[in-house]
Amino acid sequence: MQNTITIRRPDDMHLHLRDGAMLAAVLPETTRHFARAIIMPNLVPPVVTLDDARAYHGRIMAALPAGADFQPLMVLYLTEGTDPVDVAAAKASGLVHAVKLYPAGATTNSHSGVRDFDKVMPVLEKMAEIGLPLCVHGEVTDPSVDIFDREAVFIDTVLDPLRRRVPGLRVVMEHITTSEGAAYAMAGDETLAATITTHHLIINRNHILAGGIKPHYYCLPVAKRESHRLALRRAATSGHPRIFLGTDSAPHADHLKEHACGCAGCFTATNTMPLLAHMFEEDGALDRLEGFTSVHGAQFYGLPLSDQTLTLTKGDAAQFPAKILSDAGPVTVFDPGFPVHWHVSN
Ligand SMILES: NC(=O)N[C@@H](CC(=O)O)C(=O)O
Repeated sequence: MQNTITIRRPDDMHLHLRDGAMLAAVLPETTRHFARAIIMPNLVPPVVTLDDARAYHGRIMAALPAGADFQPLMVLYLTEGTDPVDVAAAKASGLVHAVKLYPAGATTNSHSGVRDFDKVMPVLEKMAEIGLPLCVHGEVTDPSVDIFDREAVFIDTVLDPLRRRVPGLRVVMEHITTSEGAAYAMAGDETLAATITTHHLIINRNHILAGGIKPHYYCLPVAKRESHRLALRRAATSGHPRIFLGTDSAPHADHLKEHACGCAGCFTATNTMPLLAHMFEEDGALDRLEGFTSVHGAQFYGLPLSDQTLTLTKGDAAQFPAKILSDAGPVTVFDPGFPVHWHVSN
């Protein structure tokens, strides 16, 4: 039995760091284990322009814990007013690595997102030309579509037509949650990739709804039925070169989660790596963990692989903090609901 594994230092290709007090509290949870992260731009107001990204990058660098070696990979938030010239300058700056598409109304702070795709065609065409990836929140927002069907409907009615309309556009399907999402991503060509979160590999919709509502398991896209979770597990452990980790670690203060209209998001930065080692071991795929966490994402984004390492060892049951404290309030750390014996040892 394998009790230790050393992998290249991982990258988190979908991370919410927020700003201000929350940024200061959650950033060390990521920099402890990860070399780089794709930083989601859904702040209030959102990170829309290169200037916004530069300013946010500066705030992240200023909040880094002493001695941390961490590179934030900045992302622009696509609006109907986004300027293709600014997007090209953003790519040329070396600071910005993607543009994020939020269908307006799909999730936390998405109201500035896209309603009319015709308006963003010039930006998408420019991105295809310069090779800048589009990260996609893949859910339709039509209230008549059942929330559990919104990802599958998005693939058929928005994503696939969009990819045909803008050939060559590099697309990352963010936080896929369905067997349809996994199948579409895995059948795609080299322009298509997908991220999978830690929590969607662990929970299904029963975890949220059976035996009382568990707000800390509520996130978007919402976890689906068990067959979908198993499809995601197979995709993550398959070794597919364009399926990689994006934790979507999304901190919200507890009082906003435990609320009559609770915020969507699971906070997994703290324990993602031990949880992934647990799952990959369970699925007989420890040898594929490094690809998922540290290789495939970097390759898709055209980044050098990290030359640092992370070692995980198996031992006594790990004790994760139940909460991270911040001046914006406590944030509950994702509870997998089972004992985890893997620890990050360096
Ligand atoms: N995943 C979530 O449930 N929430 C994210 C937004 C997102 O990625 O959908 C957030 O910013 O809180």
